[in-house]
Amino acid sequence: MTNLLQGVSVFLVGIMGTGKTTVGQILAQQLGYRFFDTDVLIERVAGQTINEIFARQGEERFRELETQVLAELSAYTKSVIATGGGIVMRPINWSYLHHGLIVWLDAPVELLQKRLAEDTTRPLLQAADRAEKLSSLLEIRRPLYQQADLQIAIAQNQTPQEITAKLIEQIPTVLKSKATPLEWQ
Ligand SMILES: Nc1ncnc2c1ncn2[C@@H]1O[C@H](COP(=O)(O)OP(=O)(O)OP(=O)(O)O)[C@@H](O)[C@H]1O
Ligand SMILES: O=C(O)C1=C[C@@H](O)[C@@H](O)[C@H](O)C1
Ligand SMILES: [Mg+2]
Repeated sequence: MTNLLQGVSVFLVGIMGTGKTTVGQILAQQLGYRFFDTDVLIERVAGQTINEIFARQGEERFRELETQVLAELSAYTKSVIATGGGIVMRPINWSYLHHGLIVWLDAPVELLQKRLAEDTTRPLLQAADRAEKLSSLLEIRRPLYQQADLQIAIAQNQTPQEITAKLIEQIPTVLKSKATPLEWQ
């Protein structure tokens, strides 16, 4: 599979809680790729949690850091990169995402809501009605996620291993519909 991808990186996109971080780690292991998570790197660069960055410097500063981290990662090959849910919002980020294969993990709001019911680490979810917030974010972002190279629909009770297997199974088909990996760069 690594051969098939010819070292091209995989970027996982999707709304909060779809499992980009969880699936990304397994995928990287199976491809023999390195794993990176933009949210983790942003916290490291800033020396603050995402909640702290949002509270002290605002969302715009977080988005600047996100673009900076993504720009650096886009130069890497043989990597799986779990991105933050809002990375698709800045047009400049797409020029970096297109350095690799972009995979959208698409899960229904009811599932996300269940998974993130107790979460305190995602500032955009500290709203009174989480389901409503997730639905409105998804409505705005869906047309952007749809620009990914591959959509993986996630159903209730699918394990991260099953989702990873489904994703890997789809790679040959999506590669056939693309130009050669060199042309993606
Ligand atoms: N297939 C799955 N089955 C059950 N629980 C899952 C699955 N995938 C992820 N989870 C759980 O859902 C929560 C959110 O997953 P994860 O952090 O991987 O999402 P994410 O897409 O990276 O979110 P974010 O965009 O906020 O970084 C975690 O608690 C994780 O353990
Ligand atoms: O959906 C979003 O905008 C976010 C998702 C998380 O991954 C983090 O990047 C942050 O909490 C913002
Ligand atoms: Mg994540």
